[in-house]
Amino acid sequence: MDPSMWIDVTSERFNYSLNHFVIPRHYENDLENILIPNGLIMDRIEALAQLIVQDTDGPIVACCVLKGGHQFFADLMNQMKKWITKSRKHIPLSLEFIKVKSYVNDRSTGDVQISLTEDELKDLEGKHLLIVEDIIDTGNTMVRLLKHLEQYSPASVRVASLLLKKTPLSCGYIPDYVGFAIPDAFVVGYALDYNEHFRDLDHICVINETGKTKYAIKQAEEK
Ligand SMILES: O=P(O)(O)OC[C@H]1O[C@H](OP(=O)(O)OP(=O)(O)O)[C@H](O)[C@@H]1O
Ligand code: HPA
Repeated sequence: MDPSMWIDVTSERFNYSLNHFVIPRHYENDLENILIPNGLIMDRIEALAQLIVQDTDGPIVACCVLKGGHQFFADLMNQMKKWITKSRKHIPLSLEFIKVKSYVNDRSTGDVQISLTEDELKDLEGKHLLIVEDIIDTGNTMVRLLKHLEQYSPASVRVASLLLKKTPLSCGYIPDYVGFAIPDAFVVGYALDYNEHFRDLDHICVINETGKTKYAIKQAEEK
């Protein structure tokens, strides 16, 4: 996707005060600011769904990348169903779920664990895949996942990611569809987590140092 097509929230003005929106009490002290309020996420997903449907002419297997991608996947599928019906195109959607894990605290361990059975992977042969992911940060997870899926000869693969982080650690991978370009900060909410916390927060927020410390996992070399 061309950068002119996504919303860039890297500038200072995308920094909503926590007082201006509703935040669960249990996270009040753990967040720096709100980067993308839930309403804006939902409006952007509607536009992405319309674009994806415009670019599609037949059946798709939509693959949700768990866990972080589940909320975006659910909301994107709802919007895509709406736009498929409106467009009167023949686009049957089937759903697949892939679990991928590499982060501990705010860092990738570099060890990308992909959980898909051999039978599930064989089923992807000849299909048009839409991979749905919450965030491309370094890009390593997506590059690894795409390489893994390629071996099973899908007819085509497109990737939709809600967020694309602008970070010097990026491997340069750019997905086909992007919701927002975000600054180089660790974000949580809308199913994105920090050690499994904050998935139950509706807005996408920047975690603060208190939050990072409170929910940190001690790693082997730090013990
Ligand atoms: O571009 P990268 O630097 O590789 O990071 C992006 C990946 O990291 C997160 O997954 P995580 O390992 O935290 O698992 P989760 O989805 O279960 O939270 C996120 O959901 C992406 O899959
Ligand atoms: O900024 C992030 N937040 C949550 N999960 C992530 N996985 C990679 N980057 C991030």
